[in-house]
Amino acid sequence: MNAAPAEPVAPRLVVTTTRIPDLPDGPGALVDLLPDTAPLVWVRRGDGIVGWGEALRLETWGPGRFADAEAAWQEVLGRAQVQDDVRVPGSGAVAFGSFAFEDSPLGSASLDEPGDDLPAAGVVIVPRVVVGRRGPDTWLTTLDLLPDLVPGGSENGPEDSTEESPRDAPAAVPPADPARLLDPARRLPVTAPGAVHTREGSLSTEDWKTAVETATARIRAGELDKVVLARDVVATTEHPVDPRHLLGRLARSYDACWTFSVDGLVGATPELLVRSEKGLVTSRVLAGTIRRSGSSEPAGPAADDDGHDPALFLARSSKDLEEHEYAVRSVADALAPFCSSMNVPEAPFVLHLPNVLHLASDVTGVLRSDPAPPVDTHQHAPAERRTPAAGAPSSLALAAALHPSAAVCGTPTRAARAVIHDVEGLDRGRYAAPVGWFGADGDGEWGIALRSCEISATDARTVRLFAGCGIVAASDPSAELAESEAKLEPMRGALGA
Ligand SMILES: C=C(O[C@@H]1C=C(C(=O)O)C=C[C@H]1O)C(=O)O
Repeated sequence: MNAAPAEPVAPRLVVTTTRIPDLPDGPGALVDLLPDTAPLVWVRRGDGIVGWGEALRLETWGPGRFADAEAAWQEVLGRAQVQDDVRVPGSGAVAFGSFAFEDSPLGSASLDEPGDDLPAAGVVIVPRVVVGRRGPDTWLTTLDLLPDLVPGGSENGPEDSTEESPRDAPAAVPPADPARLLDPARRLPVTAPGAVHTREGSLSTEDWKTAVETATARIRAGELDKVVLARDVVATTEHPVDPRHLLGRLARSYDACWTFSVDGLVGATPELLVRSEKGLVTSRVLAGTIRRSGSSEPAGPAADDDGHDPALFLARSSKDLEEHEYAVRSVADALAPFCSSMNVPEAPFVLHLPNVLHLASDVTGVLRSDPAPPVDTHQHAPAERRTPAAGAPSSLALAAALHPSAAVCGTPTRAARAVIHDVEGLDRGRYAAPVGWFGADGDGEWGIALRSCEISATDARTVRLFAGCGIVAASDPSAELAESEAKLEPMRGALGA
């Protein structure tokens, strides 16, 4: 038998999680540890994970962006060597990810294949260092990439590679030194963006109101029930935007939201597309919004000038309840094939944020280990490219099945997509799409990238802010514009715009 020629193989990831006892606490504490301007963040109320450095970047394109990202991550994990002394969600091997809303952004015919100048539609980043907190547990993970050994050769391996089966040899990585990695002296100072100038984005506010009017006309004509229309605002800053400046402010002011940062996409979303943890799935569905009277007041029941309680108004608003029902249905229907049992609340609660109140429902379910094939019309990838680990689907596969929910697209999905395409005039990029993290077992959390901005990859002085609104038959364009302004407030406030 001829020996096969030595083929270079994928590098091996060596992951080590150790407990670190004296991590500072508080909503912004994890974010304050970030040393540079490419932070990876998923935090809420002081819990979560932050990461930095880039051990690996996996990019995907087109309709298969979720499945391909999952497959690439599985391949890395298949060769990873993991030592995890903490064993909670977020410890051990983790990767952060962010995906485009559309299979093909506006104006590009197809993004199925990577091209020279096509931006990736999915990115998964494996950081070099992760720091995490979950209640009393605090930890540090290092993720080191070793150039792997070529079977039968020593060229690419450690100097002393004389083993017969070098691929199985334990990798030698020096133990991490938390004191050195977390040393404040290693942190680049956080810089403020300076003066900020904002201008209208893809559509002027007048044109956007016209788009809302067109959408309501199409809804009243019976073409669809609900559509979510978004708009963008472009901010130009005096100094390059340091995401940490935004993240610290967001994490502290919007601590009920999930503050995130992945590859220039930064925000604090109140909407959790899916969390999957040990067989239990949760989705926080939002739809139906009222602006708070005076955004600087603390969260809690607020009364407007007439003495009305806006929370009560929202909870009884038939227009908002209708919007909400569509969103809950879409999530419940998308999760059902994966669950053996589900809890779908009959009535929403009111979520109080500093800028707005939302109707909210927490949908939960128990994952089946042998899910029925998902009825997922936008997954064009061959079945074998969907790679849920044995049995239950991963959190990312669930996010892919749920995206886009009626909270950010509409009902029915196809008709709503068509209206968005016809009238919105916006390339959503990664806004309103899944952003989050997953671990080695596929568990993880994926939010919907709302209340967010995208820092330009080519010029960090240019930032696009996004906000959208659910439109139903009873929607009024001016009221929707005011609602979108309220939804822009978190990012405007963080930027100082
Ligand atoms: C689309 C956004 O928000 C979504 C739309 C909502 C609504 O129309 O009431 C509420 C929450 C989100 O599901 C956004 O913030 O950009």
